[in-house]
Amino acid sequence: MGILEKISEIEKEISRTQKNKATEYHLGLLKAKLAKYRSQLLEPSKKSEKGEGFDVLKSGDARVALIGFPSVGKSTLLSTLTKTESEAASYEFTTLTCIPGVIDYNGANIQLLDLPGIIEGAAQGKGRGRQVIAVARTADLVLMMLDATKKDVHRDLLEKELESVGIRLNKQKPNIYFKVKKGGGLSFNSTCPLTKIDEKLVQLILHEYKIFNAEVLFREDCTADELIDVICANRVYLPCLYVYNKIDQISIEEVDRIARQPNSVVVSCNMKLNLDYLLQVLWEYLSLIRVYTKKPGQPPDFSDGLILRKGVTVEHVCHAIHRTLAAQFKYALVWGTSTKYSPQRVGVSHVMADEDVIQVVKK
Ligand SMILES: Nc1nc2c(ncn2[C@@H]2O[C@H](COP(=O)(O)OP(=O)(O)OP(=O)(O)O)[C@@H](O)[C@H]2O)c(=O)[nH]1
Ligand SMILES: [K+]
Ligand SMILES: [Mg+2]
Repeated sequence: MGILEKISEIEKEISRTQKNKATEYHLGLLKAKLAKYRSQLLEPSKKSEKGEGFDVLKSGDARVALIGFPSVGKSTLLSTLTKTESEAASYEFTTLTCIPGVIDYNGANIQLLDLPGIIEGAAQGKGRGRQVIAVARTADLVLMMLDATKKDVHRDLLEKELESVGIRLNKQKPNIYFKVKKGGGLSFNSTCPLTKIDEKLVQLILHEYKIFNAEVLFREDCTADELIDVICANRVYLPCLYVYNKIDQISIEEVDRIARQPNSVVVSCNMKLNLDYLLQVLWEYLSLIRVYTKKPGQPPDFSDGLILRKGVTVEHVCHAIHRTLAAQFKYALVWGTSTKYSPQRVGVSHVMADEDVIQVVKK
């Protein structure tokens, strides 16, 4: 039996099996098997499957992958937001390779990747699904484009495709400490009550991966699926923005309903509607911030900000300015929303905010 057949057998068995206390272990085991076969399927196999036209170099401050069904308007968006032209047409699979463009926003270069449309079964290699998904894994954000005139199921279908290959959208990594050991059996602990899993099921799942000695510490009430994600260790956790295009074709009530869904933005690429707002949200979801530098006695240099990620400290800023600066650091003055007073004297561990101004004072 091939891997694909094995997978479909297990999927069938899972859907046949009633979910209750008595079948909990059986289901957990099936899920572990399923995850194992899926990762086998994804391992690079034949050279021909690598896919020409997908090896685009990463560049700029962040990378965004355009994922969606055929003809939702991905190429139209790329051609509208960047200087690059990507052919758009009314027939499906107009785009067959990865086409990079650059969005210039707030002084940052955001690499936007136009990709072929994907369909149900993409993860199993339908169309150019596998290559597209491989590119999505390398992105900082998935921009999932949907056709606002089509049914909501498209979003679920695409999510399932990405989910099945280990891409987790808008989810945090499960808070489970997991370490394989050389001996000593299973050491199992938790810092909170567990309602979805117990030691026996953890052990069963680990055995499925031929792991007999390990330290497992649950720091939150996780599910068997989340434990499997941690064991597999090859999952990627990406922010995802759902962009509903072609709102010029639907009623205002429908536009309003869609716009209220979580993580969603409505646009019309053809009519250039709401694209400014899309860029604003994109910036927010990429967690990018600008930090401006200032020399003593001079105004801040607003023409050339540093593009950094949310959560960066003064130390990161020093490294971004010059690699030797951190070693000469005495203190810094910061103006902006990250401080109580402006300016405020801060140390290397101070966390910066968007549009802060910093002046570094050397020893
Ligand atoms: N009504 C309307 N049509 C649009 C809009 N944006 C794009 N289209 C049309 O949708 C069709 C498909 O656009 P593409 O940009 O080729 O779509 P795609 O997602 O890149 O398609 P593939 O590369 O085949 O996957 C074209 O006929 C576009 O003119 C929009 O905002 N409103
Ligand atoms: K098209
Ligand atoms: Mg296209």
